Amino acid sequence: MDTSTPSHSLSSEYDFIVIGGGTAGLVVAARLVEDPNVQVLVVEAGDDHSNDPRVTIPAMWPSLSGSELDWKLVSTPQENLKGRTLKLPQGRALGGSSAINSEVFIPPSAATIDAWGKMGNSGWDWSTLAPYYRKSHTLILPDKDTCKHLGLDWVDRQVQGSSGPIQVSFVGVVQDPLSNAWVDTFKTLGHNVTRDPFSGKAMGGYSNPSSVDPRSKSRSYAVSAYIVPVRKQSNLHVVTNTIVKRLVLETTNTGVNARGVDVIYQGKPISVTARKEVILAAGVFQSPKLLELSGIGDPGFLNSLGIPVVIGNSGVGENLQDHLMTGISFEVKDGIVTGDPLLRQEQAAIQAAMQMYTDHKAGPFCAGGIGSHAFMPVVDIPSEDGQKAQEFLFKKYHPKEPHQPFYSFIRSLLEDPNEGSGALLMFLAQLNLHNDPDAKSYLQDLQVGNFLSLGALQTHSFSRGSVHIASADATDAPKIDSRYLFHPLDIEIYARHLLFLERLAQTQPLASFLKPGGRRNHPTAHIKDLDEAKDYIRTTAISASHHSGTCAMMPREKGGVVNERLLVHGTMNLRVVDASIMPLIPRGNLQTTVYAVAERAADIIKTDHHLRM
Ligand SMILES: Cc1cc2nc3c(=O)[nH]c(=O)nc-3n(C[C@H](O)[C@H](O)[C@H](O)COP(=O)(O)OP(=O)(O)OC[C@H]3O[C@@H](n4cnc5c(N)ncnc54)[C@H](O)[C@@H]3O)c2cc1C
Repeated sequence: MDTSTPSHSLSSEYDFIVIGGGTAGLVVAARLVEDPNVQVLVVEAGDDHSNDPRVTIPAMWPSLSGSELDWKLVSTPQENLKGRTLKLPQGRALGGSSAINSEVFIPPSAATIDAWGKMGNSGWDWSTLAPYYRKSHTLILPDKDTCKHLGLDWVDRQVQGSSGPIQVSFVGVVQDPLSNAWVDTFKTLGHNVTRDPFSGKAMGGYSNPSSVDPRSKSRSYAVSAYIVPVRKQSNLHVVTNTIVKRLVLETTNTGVNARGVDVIYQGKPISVTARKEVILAAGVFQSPKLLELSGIGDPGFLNSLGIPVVIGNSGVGENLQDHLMTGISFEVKDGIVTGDPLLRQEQAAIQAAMQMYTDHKAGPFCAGGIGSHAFMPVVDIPSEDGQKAQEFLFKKYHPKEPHQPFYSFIRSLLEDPNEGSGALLMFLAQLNLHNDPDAKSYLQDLQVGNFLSLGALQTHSFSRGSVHIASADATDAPKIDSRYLFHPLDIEIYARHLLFLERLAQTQPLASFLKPGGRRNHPTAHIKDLDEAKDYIRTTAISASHHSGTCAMMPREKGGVVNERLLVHGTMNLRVVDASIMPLIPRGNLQTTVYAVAERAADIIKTDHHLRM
């Protein structure tokens, strides 16, 4: 895509240059061009796939990881995952990761966002960010029968968005008994959802929404929601297949001035000037990469690569956080319909599903990834024995620096039974999470039969990883060491959530759908105790693709990279607005928070430049 300018060529100057036409970048660009007096350039490395059915059809997301829409980044071998190298998908397309994600639309807890403020970010807490969650989306409820089937009596219109660009709906249907069984099973366990998750205070199991437009039954994402409505405006110029190689920085008496960017445009290197600001939205791995390539980072490290230091800040690329994810696939009883034939790419199933989708906008292609979700504490923690066990673990594994600054926040979240440390989910097909580095995607090596998968994620880990450039060459992939499970408390907590999946599978009514003695996804997927749970996690867990934190919003002396106005410390006009600014990872999936932060970033920038709001 190349919008706006008749000549289709880049101008030499714009007011704002947004690096990365991904989730956050497109939100900020679309909001800035609401002021007709500013000229905005968005530079995106990937292509425009907004007419690609793999992007628009909600159920096709598994085919995108590992495709040309993915940067295909990998972790270093992970010591605590038996030396495995994990694939870390990131969208390389207009819309970024919002073009390839699995559309789950889940808010964080208020306590996590309040913790951002307590980490030194004045003006950031749940009360100030919550309006931006609402601003970014519109929730559309299904008909009465479907609402009843999915147990949607918790929906609170006051906390949900009603006029925002991202269209949000529930993908469960009355024909599918399992989504109803999920809700009822949590009721059996006394863990049904306590209130609307968008209140920031919910716990328990519920039917979660997805970023799927219920009218067109298509993915609602940064392109369709934010850019399509403004793409013809003459003050917006979006270029795709164009890579930013470096920021052009100038040191002045009052701080570092971001003058523009060096890009490769149509195969040629050129520089473009920003009259007001450069806005980094290249994502959690590439925003810190561009800072380091441009001389903002740890001085010793930059010197070792021959990069002149512009601003010394050893926090750049540190504080990497993610959610690990694993699960167990259980064979279902004969006659229960699941998505397995589609995942196995059986031609008859694909043709039938495609026909239902194109003719009636119905059937399995309408559903995104996950429609059944739960926020849970470690279930035995509220008991007296559980309390003792938790206290013992906290004493035994009290962390040493550098984890100390986050420890008390995370510990307080874990100790609060209204917060929890685990997210559980149900996926109506088998999941092949035993992904060796050569495996293509979730679609490889799937077995015959029909399954449902129960998954568990650890929401707040004590471990922190890092991402740094591998060389001064902008085309080299960064070196990503997620350091999963580096802190020993993490596996203790995560194993308890995984073990709970076995109990969930034995609880009615979910249990009645599973084949007694049925197959599972892996010979070791029968978890009887904590040791087996730990081993299974180390063997199978993969990234949930929720990376965050590598340009953290925090004071510089605490390891921060941007301040509370999202300006890179030491600069006057260089901001970061994407998932990398989150100092503490949200407990759920990330996209709601990326949209909310970007909406707020746009307001901050407009205020600072006196633009039309
Ligand atoms: C496979 C997958 C599944 C996910 N599932 C979910 C889910 O179901 N629910 C949920 O809430 N979250 C999910 N997420 C997470 C969520 O989508 C991301 O956290 C979020 O989209 C990140 O937004 P961002 O703006 O930080 O980065 P991105 O959206 O990734 O945007 C960064 C953009 O910058 C571009 N770029 C990078 N470097 C350069 C350069 N040098 N020059 C020009 N352009 C550049 C990239 O191509 C990309 O378009 C998933 C993520 C992935 C990858």
